Amino acid sequence: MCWYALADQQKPKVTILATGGTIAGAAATGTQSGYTSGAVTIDAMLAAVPGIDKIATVKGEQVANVGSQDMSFDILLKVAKRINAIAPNADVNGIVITHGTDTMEESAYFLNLTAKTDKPIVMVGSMRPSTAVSADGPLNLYNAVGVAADPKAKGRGVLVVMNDQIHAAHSLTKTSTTAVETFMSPGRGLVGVASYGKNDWYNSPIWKHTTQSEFDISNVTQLPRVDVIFADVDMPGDLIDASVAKGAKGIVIAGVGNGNMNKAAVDAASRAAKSGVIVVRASRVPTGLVGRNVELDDDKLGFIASYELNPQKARILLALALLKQRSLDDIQKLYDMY
Ligand SMILES: NC(=O)C[C@H](N)C(=O)O
Repeated sequence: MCWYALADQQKPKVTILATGGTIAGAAATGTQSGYTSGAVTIDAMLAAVPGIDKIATVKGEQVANVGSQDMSFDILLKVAKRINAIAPNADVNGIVITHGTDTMEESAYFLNLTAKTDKPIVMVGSMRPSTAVSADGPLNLYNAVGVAADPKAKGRGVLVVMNDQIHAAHSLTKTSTTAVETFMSPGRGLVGVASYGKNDWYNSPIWKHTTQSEFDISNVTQLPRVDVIFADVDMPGDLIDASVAKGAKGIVIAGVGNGNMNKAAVDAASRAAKSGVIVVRASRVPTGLVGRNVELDDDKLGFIASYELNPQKARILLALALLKQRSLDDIQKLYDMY
């Protein structure tokens, strides 16, 4: 199908929910590396993308305007609720969310578990601010709208479109602090590629998401506290004690290797587990999975293995899981399914 031949009434309708990020960032000149995130509105961003109105009828809503380092559960709950409110409307064929890249992966994963629609939901950001020479935001936004308008994007959960690539929320991770090709999906590969509004599809995510997800945030206003603690050489176990003392209901260890940690940390984590805090072992290593009972005896220690989820996504799943009472077995099963 040639997108450019679409008459107005045939054009897919895409709503953009804008939250900020570098894609909405601005600097005083086109060649400086310092800039302010979340400084440009969605209307100004759309005005910088020539031809976007040829592939879809696009409407923008400003939900927030923050750098994604300041993304919060408050804003994410607002975005998820807004998606769930507008997705059933006949004049919404797809939804795009503009977002900073720093925490894009966990926000994508959160929305993947809490949005209740089969319609395409596509997140997009940029690595260069809107004022930069060769800003990457306008083409990323064009491609994101092209994916959100594509019926083949339906039912694949939340997707992230950056640098011509289509990633699944479960698998993508940020790998470079500054490069435009920062996102990769190391374990599972790309869902597809996007090129000037046309897409090639390779894969569908195998994990439960959106309409099959059991997580319902319609009445949720706050998430339980879950902390991520980074494991390294000679780490002090009292970091874990401090997290418990501060009221964490769950702790994710960004473990060494296969989700491991030194004896001081294992002792503190098993104390935490005995007191009812849920301890999940993830890994600070970017590829491979954390298996159950491999180097540590999870059955005996009362720990959960994160399998393929990195620490930041393991935290999102645990925070949602802890919205209701569940057994350790049931929580472990969630890491298998989601
Ligand atoms: N490239 C970016 O978007 C980085 C920015 N700090 C953000 O996440 O909002």
